[in-house]
Amino acid sequence: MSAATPTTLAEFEASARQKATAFAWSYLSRPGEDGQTHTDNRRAFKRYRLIPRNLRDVYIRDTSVTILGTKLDFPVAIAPTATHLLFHPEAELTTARGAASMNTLMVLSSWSHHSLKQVAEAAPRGVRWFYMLFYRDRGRMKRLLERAERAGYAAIVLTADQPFFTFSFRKVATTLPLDFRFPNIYLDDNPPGPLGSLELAEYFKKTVKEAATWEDVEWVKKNTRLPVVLKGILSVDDAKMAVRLGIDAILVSNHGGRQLDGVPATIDVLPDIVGAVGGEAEVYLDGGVRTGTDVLKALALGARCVFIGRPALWGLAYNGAEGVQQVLKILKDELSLAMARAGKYI
Ligand SMILES: Cc1cc2nc3c(=O)[nH]c(=O)nc-3n(C[C@H](O)[C@H](O)[C@H](O)COP(=O)(O)O)c2cc1C
Ligand SMILES: CCCCCCC(=O)C(=O)O
Repeated sequence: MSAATPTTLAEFEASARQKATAFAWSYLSRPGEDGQTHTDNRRAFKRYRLIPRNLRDVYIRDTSVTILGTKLDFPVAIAPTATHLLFHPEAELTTARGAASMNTLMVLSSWSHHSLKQVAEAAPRGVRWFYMLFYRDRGRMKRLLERAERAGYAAIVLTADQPFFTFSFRKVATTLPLDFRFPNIYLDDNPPGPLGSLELAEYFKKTVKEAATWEDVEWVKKNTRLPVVLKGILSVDDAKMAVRLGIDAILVSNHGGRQLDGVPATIDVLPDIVGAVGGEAEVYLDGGVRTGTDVLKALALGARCVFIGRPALWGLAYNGAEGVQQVLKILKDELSLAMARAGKYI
């Protein structure tokens, strides 16, 4: 490892900033409104304290975890994030290779430059879930669910906290600086115009269903054989509703502070949600996870696994698949050491 290689996620953030374009960096870093929730996600982790149990035999530690029936080497996975092409020329193919090299999971965003199949073929041994948008046409949703199943995706992720996109469709269609494609949105359609065209903005508006409801979630659950994960839950009542609908897992998330500003830090609401779910669904967390002790705290408070959003993109921007691998490895090694020092959760 060269002296310049970052050794913490904070160093990765600083190094990635040097490499990413100004447009990519501002998109990645953007918090919602004042950034209150974004800041809280990090600060909240630092309010919790770990009480170690010492002099236990912690020489050998097992960081592995099984989520929705799939074993991962450690409980840190990659959350769905849009437009990896902004950060690396091989976009999601590269991220998938990085995740697979660490035997962990990547959630592919619908806003990806590569199709479900291309990403699966790029890292055939990797584990993948698919974050699916809601569409006005249920036939389109059905086709997408079938494609995800056929391409070997192991779960469908639905995002509950984004009734409207922060980017207007017009802005997406007119400001992305590269030759973006969105094959998992276009499906068999020919995009009605190039990026930059108002026709494309209109197409997004007509095709994607904003302001989805529980009824849409229920429809997805009934129309796929895959487990369904509901991402963006912060309230006990919504968690209970998800359980009533038979949702397989809940990802406690505030979208990395990019949606409604002023909502609580995810780690603060996690214990109540774990309590309310009562083992009826798996519970995960994302938002502000940056160190091994953050991971340990989330596990101690009941999360089965955590997800990272921005840090994976820092790795991608800094050094492609190897960068993603390095970011994941830092978290794995820090977690393993924290487990030893805590003498617990092994
Ligand atoms: C650049 C970027 C793009 C994102 N795109 C999506 C997306 O397409 N779908 C989604 O459900 N969440 C999306 N998210 C939210 C992440 O899945 C995740 O909830 C969040 O990044 C976790 O917080 P962290 O960045 O502090 O780790 C995005 C986040 C970022 C930073
Ligand atoms: C280029 C389309 C971006 C869609 C929104 C992705 C997202 O969820 C985000 O937080 O950004």
